[in-house]
Amino acid sequence: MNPQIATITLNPAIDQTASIPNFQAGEVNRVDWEQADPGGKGVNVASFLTDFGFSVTVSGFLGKDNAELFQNFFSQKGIHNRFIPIPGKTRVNVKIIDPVQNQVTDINFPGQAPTQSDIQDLHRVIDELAKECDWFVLSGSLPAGVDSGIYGQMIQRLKAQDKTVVLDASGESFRQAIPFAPYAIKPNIDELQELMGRSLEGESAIAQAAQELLTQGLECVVVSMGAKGAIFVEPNQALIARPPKVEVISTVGAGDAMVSGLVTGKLRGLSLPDCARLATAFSMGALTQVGPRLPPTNKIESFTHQVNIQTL
Ligand SMILES: Nc1ncnc2c1ncn2[C@@H]1O[C@H](COP(=O)(O)OP(=O)(O)OP(=O)(O)O)[C@@H](O)[C@H]1O
Ligand SMILES: O=P(O)(O)OC[C@@]1(O)O[C@H](CO)[C@@H](O)[C@@H]1O
Repeated sequence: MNPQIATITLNPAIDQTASIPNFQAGEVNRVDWEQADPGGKGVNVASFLTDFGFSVTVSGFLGKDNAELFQNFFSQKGIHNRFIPIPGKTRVNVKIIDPVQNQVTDINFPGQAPTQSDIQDLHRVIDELAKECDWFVLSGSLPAGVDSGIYGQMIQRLKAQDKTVVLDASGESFRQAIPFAPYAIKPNIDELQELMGRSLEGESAIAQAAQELLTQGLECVVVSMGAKGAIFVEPNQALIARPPKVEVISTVGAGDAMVSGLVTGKLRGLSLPDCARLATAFSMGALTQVGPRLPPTNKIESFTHQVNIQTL
């Protein structure tokens, strides 16, 4: 099958997970076990979609000095690698998982800066990918020195070629991209509050904020809220998808899994409630593992029946 989905990760990361029971900030902590995985939001999305049977191409910037972990991962999984190699190392983000206090602490580094010429190369690669891919997922933070307008520029270029763009970003680059109206966005609640410049208390305030964004031309807004679930809003409907209680191993990548499930649902032509079920089931799958891997497809399908959908 030809690739039809591309994910773009400008700032990938090696996720260095350390399991520290009863982690205490400001104290000496001993690591119980550790694991290193290729990560960064778009890499995770590509991996989840591949686990579900899609053919996916990845691009963005990858430091040459520690690219091996990514290269091995992509070739093992059959992910098409169109990352642009840049000098130096891809950042290593530290994820401290604490099975006693049931919390995850993220330490995310700024990332390796690409040059202007690397950025031009990336635009060229994306134009090439647009010849074979219909869906583009643009995800994650920008590395040092990259202009906050870059996501907006990419969306404009891709939409001019009739591509469907899903954006999962935060901060200034996210804010500047909204007027270019990507097809869908998936902020978490903190990212949405930052974007709207106000605090959003309660489900109807969140749905209302999402509706406001739709008036700018977006077609689907998904707001993830951790264990409380996620609110899915389209022009004529709004709903909340609540996950059942699950045993959480790591929350890292739960949002990326939700993006992957949403893309899958849309590509399958599912209704919004069924997309919400599938997106939540993908997240539940991601929560049960460390690293961007999904359990088998039949397990994901069975999770969909445990998701509670309520119209707002
Ligand atoms: N503790 C939890 N229990 C049950 N479901 C959860 C939990 N945490 C996350 N989820 C599910 O995963 C979805 C996405 O999680 P979350 O809101 O944490 O995304 P995020 O902040 O974008 O995460 P990340 O940036 O790490 O990918 C939630 O909407 C929910 O369905
Ligand atoms: O610093 P960013 O780009 O916002 O987020 C990076 C990151 O936390 O996102 C993924 C989980 O969503 C991890 O694989 C990765 O470390």
